[in-house]
Amino acid sequence: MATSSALSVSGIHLNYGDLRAVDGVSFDVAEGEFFGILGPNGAGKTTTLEIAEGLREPDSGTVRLLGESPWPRNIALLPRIGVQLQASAFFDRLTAREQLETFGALYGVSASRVDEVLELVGLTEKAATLEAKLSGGQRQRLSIACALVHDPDIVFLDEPTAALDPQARRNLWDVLREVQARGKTIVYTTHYLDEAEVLCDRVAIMDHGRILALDPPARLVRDLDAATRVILERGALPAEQARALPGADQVAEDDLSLTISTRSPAPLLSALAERGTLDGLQVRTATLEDVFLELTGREYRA
Ligand SMILES: Nc1ncnc2c1ncn2[C@@H]1O[C@H](COP(=O)(O)OP(=O)(O)OP(=O)(O)O)[C@@H](O)[C@H]1O
Repeated sequence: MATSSALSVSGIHLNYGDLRAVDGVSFDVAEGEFFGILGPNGAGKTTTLEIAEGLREPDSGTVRLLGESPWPRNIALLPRIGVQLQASAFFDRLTAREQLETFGALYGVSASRVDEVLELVGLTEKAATLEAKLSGGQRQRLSIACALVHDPDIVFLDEPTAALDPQARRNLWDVLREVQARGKTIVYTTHYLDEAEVLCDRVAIMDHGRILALDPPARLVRDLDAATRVILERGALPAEQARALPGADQVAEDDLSLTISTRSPAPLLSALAERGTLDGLQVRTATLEDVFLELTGREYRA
């Protein structure tokens, strides 16, 4: 990853009346980085993104986007940035290819570039299909294609995977990874913790207008220093024997399973292996959900 900064956001605030939608947010995004802003509904993700893109003026704070100020509207930046808003707007009664050609014409994009972008987002087969007849996932891919058609250096995507079924979400992950592989910087918002964990180089966890933590997902989880949970089918082992195992810190039982929390999984797992109780065993390590719980004291509800 290159080290120069594609985006630098410093101390931004924005109030809607009495509501502090963005309350002192700062972060830098490196060139080529996949940067995620993660948080529940109303956390301030969209407002932060809109300020970074230059669509909204902050009450205070500064933004440098590709070395320039995006506000007041900076025409020189437009060919270098791609923006996908939460609600996509398309032209009426055009096919997928025609939508892209129309957006591309604003930037003098060639027909071969339109084909290339259709291919990149996996819509070559649907090029002649009316936008209104695309599935939800295909429409999302088309709106990402519109943000990419002029080959920008940095692309902003606001919840591109919201409201998609699991398969369509995963297909879109592949598209986003491919966009990054082509050297683009991606700044995107999501309320899916699992997704941020697999896609992002770094994530900023936002809540109530503030960034509570910012790091690579794996580091956020590791710094939590949370227990690993080893889950057995109920009846595989009596609870009192489980408590006596090496490394077993806590043991809990419900109707279906027996859960052993441990900070030293290796001796615990070998003791279980010696007893022949590995059938159906599951091991769960901490996730970003646990990080959110630790940071906010409440369960994550997207
Ligand atoms: N134009 C507006 N006028 C007044 N309040 C607003 C406006 N836009 C957003 N808000 C409020 O500001 C807060 C932050 O909103 P924002 O859309 O930035 O959050 P978000 O994290 O993107 O949420 P979501 O995941 O639902 O899109 C919310 O409480 C929202 O209700």
